[in-house]
Amino acid sequence: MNSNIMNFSTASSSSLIRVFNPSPNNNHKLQKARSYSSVTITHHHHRQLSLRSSSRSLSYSSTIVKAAAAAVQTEEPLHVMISGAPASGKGTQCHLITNKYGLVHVAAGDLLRAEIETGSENGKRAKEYMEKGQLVPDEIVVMMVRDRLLKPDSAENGWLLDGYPRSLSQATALKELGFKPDIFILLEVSEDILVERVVGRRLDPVTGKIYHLKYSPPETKEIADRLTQRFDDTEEKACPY
Ligand SMILES: Nc1ncnc2c1ncn2[C@@H]1O[C@H](COP(=O)(O)OP(=O)(O)O)[C@@H](O)[C@H]1O
Repeated sequence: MNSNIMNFSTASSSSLIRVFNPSPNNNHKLQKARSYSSVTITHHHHRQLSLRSSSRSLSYSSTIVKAAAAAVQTEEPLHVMISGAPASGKGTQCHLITNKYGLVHVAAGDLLRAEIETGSENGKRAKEYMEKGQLVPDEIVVMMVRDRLLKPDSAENGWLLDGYPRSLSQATALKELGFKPDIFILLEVSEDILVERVVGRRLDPVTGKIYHLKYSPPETKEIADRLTQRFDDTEEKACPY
């Protein structure tokens, strides 16, 4: 496994890492039950490496981090894009990757919500689309993301861009503005697992901790009794089409 990654590290240009059913480091039950034990790294020259884990206990998080480290062995700040369906584990992976590499987490949805808070014209327009669950037009989103990536913290430390691009035109626009990721991470989780994760997910409103009724149950009855479900954690959200 490591030797495959090291071979791959000799390639210097950008890469796509597809991770199947990523699981948080500490969720062994979920991992054992769900892992496909497969990570595919696709180099952009169409050279493809399939990394298979012999050990089921291998953590996908560390796989991503190792692959990222190996793919970009340079002193330059790391630029990463990540994409994944709701409940694909994106939040967990973003947290691990930004902590490990000191990257600035730039989430398009967060930028838009912050813009709405300012009460600006762009924010008002964006809100109309977001309330309908539609993509906000490129002329608002592209410049917002560009401005954020140009800020000193992300320019100096590198960035993890989350929720962008969501269309070919967004990808092209950012590329034309001179922003190119070193790595694009795509978290792929099968539909039945997404549905199971979303439907069993619960929130502790007191601590903010997320539980899963089957895979990560609450520690005490007191916590169990106060758990709530997010209004949009439904089967439709996991698989809208
Ligand atoms: N890259 C983007 N382009 C256009 N609209 C976006 C983009 N990212 C987020 N949005 C808008 O913000 C909303 C919330 O996005 P986000 O916070 O990523 O949550 P979700 O995962 O529920 O889509 C989206 O439904 C969409 O309206």
